[in-house]
Amino acid sequence: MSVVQQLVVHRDKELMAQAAAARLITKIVDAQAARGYASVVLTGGRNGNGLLAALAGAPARDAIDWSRLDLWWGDERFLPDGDPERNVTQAREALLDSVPLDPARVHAMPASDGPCGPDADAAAAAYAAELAAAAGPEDHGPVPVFDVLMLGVGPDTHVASLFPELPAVRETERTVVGVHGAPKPPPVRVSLTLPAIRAAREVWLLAAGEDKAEAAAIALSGAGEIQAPAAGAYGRSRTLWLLDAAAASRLPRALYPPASA
Ligand SMILES: O=C1O[C@H](COP(=O)(O)O)[C@@H](O)[C@H](O)[C@H]1O
Repeated sequence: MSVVQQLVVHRDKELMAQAAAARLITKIVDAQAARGYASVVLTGGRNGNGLLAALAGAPARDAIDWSRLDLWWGDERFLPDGDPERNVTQAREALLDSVPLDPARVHAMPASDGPCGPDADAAAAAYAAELAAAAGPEDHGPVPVFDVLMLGVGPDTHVASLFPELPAVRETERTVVGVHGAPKPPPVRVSLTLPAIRAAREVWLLAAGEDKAEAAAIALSGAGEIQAPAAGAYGRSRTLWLLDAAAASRLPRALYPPASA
């Protein structure tokens, strides 16, 4: 399958976060106008949290009907509820605690001290069941067709908690899996799989900073998804890479020509 990956390169990571937040507001408002609600999958990590903080500071955030927004997560660090390293804890701090969301529409992944107990595989199965219950006949699959699914790209090309060469990135059936032995702490995580990610209408990959330059160059140069999971993340209608100039600095010239002198 040939995937068209669109690129937008911003001057720096602050501008990237603000522009991505503005883009997200528009997407949510448009989806709510068209269907009455919107669904977004959040990412953890520096760039994802930067976007949420920018959204929190954007006056246009009030254009969103927060009570008609479903939030899901692409992955979670499998830690106790409220742990500062959990992606949901960081998202709450950056944005969620300051907007009038419907708590029933905030679908955090289970914590390691939650009802599933300290078993990441059971937590993954529970989240898969929650996704399946939310999917309607119009979704034609085991997960809702998310309006936007965001993914921070790690310096090793990981997205969500799909790390190069680990079993999770090879998963073709399940929508959510437990991840064991992640090279980035914590080692135990829960993650959407590539098939679940690909159910989204739009997938946005966020990469800012010099430490993401190599990963962006590899993933955008035709690498395989097992070696470079970011290369396997694409949406049904659109796959958008949002970068800053530092993260774009090693892209092939054909993709991102240097500014002419
Ligand atoms: O651990 C994680 O890392 C990735 C990338 O994070 P970054 O700080 O390098 O931008 C993130 O996308 C993922 O959600 C998170 O669990």
